[in-house]
Amino acid sequence: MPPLHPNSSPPNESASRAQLIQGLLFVRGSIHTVAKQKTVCLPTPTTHLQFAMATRIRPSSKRCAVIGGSGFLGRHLVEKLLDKGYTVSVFDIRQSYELPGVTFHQGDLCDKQALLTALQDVSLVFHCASPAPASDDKALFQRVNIQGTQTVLQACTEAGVQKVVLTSSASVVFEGTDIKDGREDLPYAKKPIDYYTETKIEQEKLVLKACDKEKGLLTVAIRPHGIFGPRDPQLVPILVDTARRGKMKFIIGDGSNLVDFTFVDNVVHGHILAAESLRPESPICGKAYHITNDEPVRFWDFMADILVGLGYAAPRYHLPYTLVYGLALLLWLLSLLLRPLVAFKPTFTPMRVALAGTHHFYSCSRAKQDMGYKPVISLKDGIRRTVESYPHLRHGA
Ligand SMILES: NC(=O)C1=CN([C@@H]2O[C@H](COP(=O)(O)OP(=O)(O)OC[C@H]3O[C@@H](n4cnc5c(N)ncnc54)[C@H](OP(=O)(O)O)[C@@H]3O)[C@@H](O)[C@H]2O)C=CC1
Ligand SMILES: CC(C)CCC[C@@H](C)[C@H]1CC[C@H]2C3=C(CC[C@]12C)[C@@]1(C)CCC(=O)C[C@@H]1CC3
Repeated sequence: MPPLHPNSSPPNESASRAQLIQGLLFVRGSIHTVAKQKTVCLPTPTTHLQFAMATRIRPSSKRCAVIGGSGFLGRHLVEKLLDKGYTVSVFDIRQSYELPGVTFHQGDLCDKQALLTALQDVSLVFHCASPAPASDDKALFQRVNIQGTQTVLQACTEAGVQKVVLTSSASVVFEGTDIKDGREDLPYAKKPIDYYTETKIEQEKLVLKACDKEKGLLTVAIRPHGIFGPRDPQLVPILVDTARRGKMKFIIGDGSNLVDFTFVDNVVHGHILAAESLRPESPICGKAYHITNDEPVRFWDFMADILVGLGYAAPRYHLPYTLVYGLALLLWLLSLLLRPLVAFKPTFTPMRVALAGTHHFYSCSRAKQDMGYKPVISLKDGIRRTVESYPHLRHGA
């Protein structure tokens, strides 16, 4: 439910606690309490009941910003935050929807002034903006994921933001070889497979390094893997497009490789748990956390479930992994060489082939232990909800 007074400036959590104590002590008259270097005037309660009511109708102390809030994950996160009584500022390069309780700020995250406007009176920032992984624009990835994240951190410091939750990616440790039950202490990929991964590594390092209890900025990174769900712009649409072009007949490798696909609600749950656990004394400060469905699945079974659910045939014929990977590499090089003359984007990029033909699943036991994480939606339910949400992508639609 959207908060009652979305535009008022709320006190922070400790100020709310102070209000409660003062209320219980029957303090009369106007109380002034300092919250985030601001003087907050409280109402004039006379009884416990009146005080309780007064505090209940006051705006929520949960005021946050979601950078990248127009995107797939960002919008799901915004919706959940609203449900939980947060007031949300969305900062994104585009505005894709309108919702009561959400203030939109359209801008580029490399623009500090624009960010500062969106971060006014915000104590918690979720940073989940990134160029699409399918892009091969190296300069864009460097500008947005590296320089842009530096700008976000500077703006957060200047605006007095206290907590930053970054959406990183489990791919930061993926080099194209098998990862089974990978933990967060795996080293970052030395030879990242693409520019997306390369810049997500730098981005995560920047955010975790910025965690500074003395300066009052706490940071944490969430590493989801293979997010899927309603409104996802890449996994299901790319899969269906490939199937419609008759190219989803083949299984790359023997088809036994296990991977993580994570339903978007679980990723959102992990983000909010992280934000709410992030306190100076918490073990999560400055650390990265895998957030998955905790149900590794065969890559090709998952693809088949989505395809069959939407009325397409499941892939059946096997192709050797090394052959397909070699071809994908060749095609990618060709696309680079021919770029000035013809623009073509191969469907089977080296990254996609690597993801389709290797094991890559991660342990989320650190998130379970440190923040009480547990997936809220099972893989089966996630797949059902996803399939139901794409009637327009059904075979024959
Ligand atoms: N989807 C997945 O499977 C996984 C995603 N992640 C991470 O999760 C996060 C969210 O991903 P997802 O929701 O899938 O991606 P989306 O592309 O749907 O969302 C990202 C949003 O950020 C916006 N954006 C891009 N550049 C800028 C910029 N310079 N300034 C402001 N906003 C910008 C995008 O706008 P526009 O669309 O116009 O570019 C988009 O609205 C990303 O950080 C991604 O790396 C991690 C693991 C897995
Ligand atoms: C053409 C087929 C071989 C594959 C079609 C499905 C793919 C588009 C998706 C399967 C695994 C997905 C995935 C990502 C994007 C979409 C897939 C490649 C990410 C690269 C998105 C960003 C990340 O941080 C990691 C993801 C891993 C899984």
